[in-house]
Amino acid sequence: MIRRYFQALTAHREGVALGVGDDAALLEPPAEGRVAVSCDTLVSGVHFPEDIPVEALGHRSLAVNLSDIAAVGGRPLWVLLSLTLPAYDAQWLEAFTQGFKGLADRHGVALVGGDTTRGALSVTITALGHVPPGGGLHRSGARPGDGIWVTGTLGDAALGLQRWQQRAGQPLTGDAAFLAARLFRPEPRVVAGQALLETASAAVDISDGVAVDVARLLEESGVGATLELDALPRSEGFIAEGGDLATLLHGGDDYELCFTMPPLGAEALEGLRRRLDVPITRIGTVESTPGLRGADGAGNVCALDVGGYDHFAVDP
Ligand SMILES: Nc1ncnc2c1ncn2[C@@H]1O[C@H](COP(=O)(O)OP(=O)(O)OP(=O)(O)O)[C@@H](O)[C@H]1O
Ligand SMILES: Cc1ncc(C[n+]2csc(CCOP(=O)(O)O)c2C)c(N)n1
Ligand SMILES: [Mg+2]
Repeated sequence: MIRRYFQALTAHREGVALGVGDDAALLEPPAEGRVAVSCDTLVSGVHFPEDIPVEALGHRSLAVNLSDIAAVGGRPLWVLLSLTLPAYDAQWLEAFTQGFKGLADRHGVALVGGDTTRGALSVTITALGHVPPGGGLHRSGARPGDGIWVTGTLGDAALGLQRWQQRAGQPLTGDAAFLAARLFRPEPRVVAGQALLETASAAVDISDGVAVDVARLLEESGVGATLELDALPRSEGFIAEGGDLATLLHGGDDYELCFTMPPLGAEALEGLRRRLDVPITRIGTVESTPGLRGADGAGNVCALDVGGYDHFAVDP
C-alpha cells in the first residue's frame, strides 16, 4: 500500500537523501537559515464532516499544515503523513492521494515519510519548511501603532460547514458551493507568509476564529487592540448567504493569515500588495492597553468576546 500510494508523493524535492520506504527519512536542510516544523491532526467528525469528499480531505489535510508553515513565513519543503484508516479501501486512497498531491505539487512539497494504522479515521501531518537566517514570523512582535491585517476573506468556511450540514442530500450550488469549497479546499497563504517576512511585526494563521487567534497574538506581544468590525473582509458568497458577525469573528477554519505591521506609505503598501497573491485588508490597530475591543461603524467601542473553537468546550 505504501509503495503503491505514497511513494509517488515523495517526488523531487531538494534535500531528500532518503524518502518514503525506509526506517526514517534522511533530509539535507539548506546550509543557512532555520527549519520550521509544525504538526496538526484532523479527526473525522471533529475537523471535517464524515461525508467530506475524500479528494478534498487530501487537500485540506495538507493545506491546514502548510498554513502553519506560512504563518511563520516558511517555504514548505517536506511533510510526514500519519493516516489512521478504518479499512483498506483502494478507491479512498486513490482519491485522498490525488487531493494531497495536487496541493503538494503546486508548492513543490515532497512526502518523505509517515505511518499507516487501522482505527477511526484521522490524519496527522508534520510539515517542515525553511526560513532565512535569523528570520521567521512570530506571534510576539506586535507593537502599539501597528495595523492589524488579514489575507482573503473571513467566515466563509464556517458558514460553508453550516450549509454542507443543512443540505439534506441535495448538491450545493452557487454561493453555498463556494462557501463549502472554502471549507474543503483552503488555500494556504504560503506566498504571502514569505512576502511578509521583512514587513510584518507578528503573524498567526486563523484556525479557531479571528477573535481568539488575534487575542493570542496580542497576548504573546503584551499589547491590546481595537478591531474595526465593519472592516472585517467578507466574500460576496458570505454576504449573499446571510453570514453574520459572530461567524466572521468566531467561526474559525479560515486558514487566512492575520498579521501586524507598522504603517506603510502608499507606495510601500502598493509594493507589498503586488508581491502577495491574495488581497489584504486592514482590520484594526494595535494599542498598548491590553485586551481586544471592537469598534462599530458609529465609533462605539466595546470589549470583544474572544471565544473561538475550543475542543474541550464542545460535547464529545
Ligand atoms: N501535545 C503537545 N505537545 C507539545 N506541544 C504542543 C502540543 N499540543 C500543542 N503544542 C504546541 O502548542 C502551540 C499551540 O498549538 P495549537 O495546536 O493550539 O495551535 P496551532 O497549531 O497554532 O493552531 P491550529 O492547531 O489551530 O492550527 C504550538 O506551538 C504547538 O506546537
Ligand atoms: C465536522 C466539523 N465540526 C466542526 C468544525 C469546526 N472546527 C473544528 S476544529 C476547528 C479549529 C481548528 O482545529 P485545531 O485547533 O485542532 O487545529 C474548527 C473551527 C469542523 N471543521 N468540522
Ligand atoms: Mg495545532
